Amino acid sequence: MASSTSLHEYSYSNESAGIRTAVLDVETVGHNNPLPRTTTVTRSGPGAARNRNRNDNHPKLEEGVFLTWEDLWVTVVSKAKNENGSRSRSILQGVTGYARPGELLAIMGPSGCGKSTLLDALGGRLSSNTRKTGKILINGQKQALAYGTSAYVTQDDTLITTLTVSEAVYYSAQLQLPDSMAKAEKKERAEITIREMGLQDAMNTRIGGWGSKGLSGGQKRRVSICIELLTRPNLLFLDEPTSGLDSAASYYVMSRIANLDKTDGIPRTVITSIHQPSSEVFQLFDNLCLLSAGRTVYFGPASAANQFFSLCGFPCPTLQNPSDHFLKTINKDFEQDIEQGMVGRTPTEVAIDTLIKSYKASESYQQVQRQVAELSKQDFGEELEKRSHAGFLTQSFVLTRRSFMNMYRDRGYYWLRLAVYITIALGLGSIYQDLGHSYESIQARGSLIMFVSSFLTFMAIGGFPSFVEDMKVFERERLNGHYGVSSFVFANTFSSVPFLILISVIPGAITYYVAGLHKGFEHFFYFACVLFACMMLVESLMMIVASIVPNFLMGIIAGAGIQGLMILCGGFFRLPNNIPKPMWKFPLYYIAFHKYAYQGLFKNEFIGTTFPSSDQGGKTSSLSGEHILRDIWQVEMGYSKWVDLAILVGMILLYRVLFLVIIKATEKVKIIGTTLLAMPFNNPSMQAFVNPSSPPVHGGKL
Ligand SMILES: Nc1ncnc2c1ncn2[C@@H]1O[C@H](COP(=O)(O)OP(=O)(O)OP(=O)(O)O)[C@@H](O)[C@H]1O
Repeated sequence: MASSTSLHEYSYSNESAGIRTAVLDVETVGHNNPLPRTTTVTRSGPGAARNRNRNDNHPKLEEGVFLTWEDLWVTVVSKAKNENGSRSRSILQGVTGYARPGELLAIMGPSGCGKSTLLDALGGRLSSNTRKTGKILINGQKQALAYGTSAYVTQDDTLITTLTVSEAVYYSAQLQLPDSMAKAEKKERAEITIREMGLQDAMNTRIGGWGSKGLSGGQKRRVSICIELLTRPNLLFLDEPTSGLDSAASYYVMSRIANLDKTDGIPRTVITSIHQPSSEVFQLFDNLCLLSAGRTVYFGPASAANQFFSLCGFPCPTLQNPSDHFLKTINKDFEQDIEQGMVGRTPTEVAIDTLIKSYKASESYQQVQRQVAELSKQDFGEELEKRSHAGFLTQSFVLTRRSFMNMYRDRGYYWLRLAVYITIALGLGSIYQDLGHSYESIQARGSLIMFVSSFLTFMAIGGFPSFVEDMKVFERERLNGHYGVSSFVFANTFSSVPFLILISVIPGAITYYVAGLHKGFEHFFYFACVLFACMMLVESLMMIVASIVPNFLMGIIAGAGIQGLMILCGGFFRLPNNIPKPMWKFPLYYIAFHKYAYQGLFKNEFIGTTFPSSDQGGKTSSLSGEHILRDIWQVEMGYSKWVDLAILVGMILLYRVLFLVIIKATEKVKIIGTTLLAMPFNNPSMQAFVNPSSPPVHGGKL
């Protein structure tokens, strides 16, 4: 295959409404079928029709979002060295491009070439182990994409599996659309969006997940898109929106996205990564960014890409989908045999190099540079506007209802736990049945109280997998600015209250009355309140863990470890006066909520009662409950059991505030961390140091 084509001029212009023309001026060297020096390709079809009335050379600068990126490098630093002896790997290597309002930019390339990374870099979502250099401007300004200024459909569908399609979209509409919008209007917007994505027949189908089949993969994908389209965002990122869709569905979904401006006349900037577009879908793209191993193979009008490949010596065979041809030409993942004389380079690697060199030599490349420079110079004056949302109260109320609905429908969230708690309560009741007031019952009451306040509450840890799922949904929605952190924490706190009351009252009553603990409703009420407070505390603790360690196994181990230490130092296994001081008593004994639970429940059980003392030499005397508390259990008697309960309630508030602070702080740390970590890499010489494979100078601006 000829590989020595050089491309000297490559440009495009609009000739007339609806038809875009690419003009190429090339000189081919050593090609078997030399192309004419000037070739013209015309584009028609859905994409061209969409472009009517758009002046590409003079875009309406006052409308929509202009995004430019220049010499963008993204590097990951790993602990292990690679074969070059370097710890860093460049995922994106000096990528430059732009996205304009009213245009659909498609990012294509083989799997692992850096499509999602480019989207993440542009959307401000790179993970913390990556380093970014280069200049990304939004409307000519260096500004962060604040929560709620853009929408991003991620590659994974993180949805609440128990909701139906219409519920998921309508709840989202209530959260995202402003309070000033009438409920009926929000409902209508949700329905229109569902229909736009062709989901009208699945409106009442539950999304479904593990163990409960609901929507298909492609339908879930469309629900994710629906949710992000509700506010008609001005800047929209989509990571493989058509994966799992058949070709007809892909076309309809992409054409709805491409024609979003038809609904209100506001031009949208849409950037999407996509794997296998059909030729019809391909025609919807305005611009195409073709990547191979993080390098740009082509950036320019999608309609001219075919011509570019032909001119470089890789013409698309007749009747073959151009996008299939592009990807096949630049995918080297499955190339096994190295041709003789290639000295380690496969034919595809040679082809990729040819395409990259040709692109860099083309007028199209120059045009991208000019366009980026022009847009970078523009002063658009204002920062990107945040979308207006529902207020705190509406968001808190809607989130609480949604979360309650999820807990109610998910049998594993609380119902299974309630059944297990009832079973254990029956077990406890039968083992401790009718304790009576013998001397031995003192120890039995103590161990029963310890079991209830430690083990029964410890079991709340079983909800952790659900908490992790909740955090995933929160993270997706938060990153897209659907609601505030405070609303989430509020909803997360209050939605579980009815279930925890059920668990405290039913199994609590079985245990309490079958064992025959201190008679009187006030005593049972206190017992149930402490059980409720302890479970609330364990759940609060596990939510904090889930926000720091979003991994089932690690989170459960961490949560169990923390609770294990608290139980150990709570004052039962080792009496308070005997706990070694520096580390265990101060501070762990005072921090452990088990201390207050044990002491409150002991006071509740023993104060006002009497027990016979052990029979010593045939004489029996009686022991007062107060004496037992002071001398046997070493309970602090200076304050009432209600103070212990109040401390537990205070701890719940503290844990919840801590949860909120940690989420907010993590967000801040991520932003500051990414900025700080990127700093040394702004220096071009530093870049060359961390990335020996990079060219000596590539700008390195940020
Ligand atoms: N945070 C990260 N840490 C380590 N490696 C990463 C990170 N992000 C991306 N990579 C690596 O960078 C490469 C490109 O990843 P990316 O997800 O951008 O590819 P992609 O083109 O979107 O792939 P696909 O089409 O399969 O989704 C992959 O090899 C991936 O493992």
